[in-house]
Amino acid sequence: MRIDFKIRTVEIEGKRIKLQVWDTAGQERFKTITTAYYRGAMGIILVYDITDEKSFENIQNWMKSIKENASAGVERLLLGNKCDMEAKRKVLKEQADKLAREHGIRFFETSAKSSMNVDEAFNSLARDILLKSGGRRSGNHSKPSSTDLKPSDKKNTNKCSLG
Ligand SMILES: Nc1nc2c(ncn2[C@@H]2O[C@H](COP(=O)(O)OP(=O)(O)OP(=O)(O)O)[C@@H](O)[C@H]2O)c(=O)[nH]1
Repeated sequence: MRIDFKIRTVEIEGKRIKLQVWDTAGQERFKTITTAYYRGAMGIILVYDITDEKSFENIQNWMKSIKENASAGVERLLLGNKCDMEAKRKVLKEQADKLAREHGIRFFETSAKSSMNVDEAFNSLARDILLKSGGRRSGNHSKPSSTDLKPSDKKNTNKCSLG
């Protein structure tokens, strides 16, 4: 198992924001280590593989684990990756949509291969984190921009164009 650490920059409302991204393993046997990494995180991206039903089922376990271990109010985002592999799809978009709705979180289908929706996903999570922290810091006048952010454009939220 490896744990990658990367910096990703997103631009929101003309402001550049650096995200510190930790890529941890999803396998059950590494759960203790992974949990130590996401404790204290502001956002968590849960990724399954649309061609692998098990990976989707595993999301339920992670949801539970996050509820038990993550900081209260942590932003979560569900991603169905490998959407470039439509022919091998095992997990319907509707299934994931339903799960995301049940947990009150956003959902995108992405492709790390074609970069489809990858920027959108990071952008959306960063916005949600900012919106939340902006709300909490309502008395802090030095950060007016975070309270001015609007939710991301819903029109593209669930699209994974395959053309
Ligand atoms: N077609 C396609 N292949 C992908 C995509 N994303 C990842 N892969 C491939 O899937 C395989 C696994 O990718 P990893 O990034 O190692 O997956 P992981 O779940 O992070 O693996 P661990 O960190 O070991 O748990 C690699 O061969 C990738 O090239 C995608 O969007 N489309």
